[in-house]
Amino acid sequence: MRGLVVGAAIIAGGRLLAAQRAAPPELAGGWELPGGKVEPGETDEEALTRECREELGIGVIVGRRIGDDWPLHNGYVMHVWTATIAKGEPEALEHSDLRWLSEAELFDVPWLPGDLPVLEAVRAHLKES
Ligand SMILES: Nc1nc2c([nH]c(=O)n2[C@H]2C[C@H](O)[C@@H](COP(=O)(O)OP(=O)(O)OP(=O)(O)O)O2)c(=O)[nH]1
Repeated sequence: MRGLVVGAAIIAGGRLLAAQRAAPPELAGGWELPGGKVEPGETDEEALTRECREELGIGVIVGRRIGDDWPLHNGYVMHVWTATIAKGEPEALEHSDLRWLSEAELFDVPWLPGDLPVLEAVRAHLKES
């Protein structure tokens, strides 16, 4: 089975939370959706809430799935879900930096290549929010 990664499109006030990877060296500096690998026995929602707690120190409410299986560079596929913050303020506990991007700023950061089509789909959700 291919590995599964979950990504959170955390939206607040019409902006999307983007996170800059600190590691590994070949990905460091690239921007991504908070998230990570789904562990055996976990649902997408459980993995997303765990990763948001570990990486950002926040509690989230998982919302709607965006798109289907998004292929990534490493043979993994990513499931993307909208999320809203239920508790706390995001802190870069494992990332180098965080930014809240408006729709106009969405492509101002160098996203990991696999995220570019995802961002096009996220854009529609930003418009609605
Ligand atoms: N979280 C996340 N990972 C992404 C995105 N886009 C993308 O290509 N990836 C890739 C980067 C990594 O190779 C992989 C996610 O692995 P990860 O290192 O974040 O997973 P993890 O937190 O579970 O960490 P680890 O236990 O493997 O160290 O998916 C994205 O938007 N969000």
